Amino acid sequence: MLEFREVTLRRAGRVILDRVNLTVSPGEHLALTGPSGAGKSTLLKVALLFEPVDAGAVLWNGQEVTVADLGAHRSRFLYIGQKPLPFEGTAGEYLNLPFTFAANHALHADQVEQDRLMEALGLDPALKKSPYARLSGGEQQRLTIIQGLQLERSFCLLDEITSSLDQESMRAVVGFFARDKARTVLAVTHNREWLEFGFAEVSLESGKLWRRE
Ligand SMILES: Nc1ncnc2c1ncn2[C@@H]1O[C@H](COP(=O)(O)OP(=O)(O)OP(=O)(O)O)[C@@H](O)[C@H]1O
Repeated sequence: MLEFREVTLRRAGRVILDRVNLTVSPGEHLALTGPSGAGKSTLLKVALLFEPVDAGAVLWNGQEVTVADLGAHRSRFLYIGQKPLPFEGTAGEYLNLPFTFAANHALHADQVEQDRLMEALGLDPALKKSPYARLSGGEQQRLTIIQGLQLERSFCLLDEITSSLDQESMRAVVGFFARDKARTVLAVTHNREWLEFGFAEVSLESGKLWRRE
């Protein structure tokens, strides 16, 4: 269980987060909405302790997360941003990339699972042979989502991951996460589709966080 407790964050003389309280329980699906510049992405960075806070704390299962817990804490989360990084190689090599990192040495790529995820997100598995750089922004974005999903981290922090997708692809992605009851999801979005798929709305405005029931 992730908790933001009385989190206050000021930057450049402005209060971005003003005594924000939020608890995200296992299996919950939350859409974090709010105007541009409200601090939504910043809140995700705070969850991972990439942004230091001026007051308050981030807790995991009731315990404050400290710098000493950083590695273990960050390994609980799958973070996906809205812009895939450049990559030279095929789409298949891009999907296998995380398994080349020492941190994931205990994990192995499962080609059958990769194909299943590609089909679920509206991608033809034959795309794996294509050079990644030649794919569309929307295809690269969905491959980035699949790349992360393979790591089997159960808490997803998603930052506007559907912003470059057309309606059909976006519905495939949102529907996938909505059906996935094993994962906990906190998704920053400007897109009301997440709410239509059953995500509960938490909204950030003028530093204050509201949970809409
Ligand atoms: N390190 C920093 N120094 C100065 N200002 C910062 C810093 N980090 C964030 N900000 C400011 O905090 C505000 C919140 O930014 P953030 O990216 O979290 O907003 P957002 O709600 O995710 O916006 P969008 O919907 O446009 O992506 C912005 O005005 C940003 O410029």
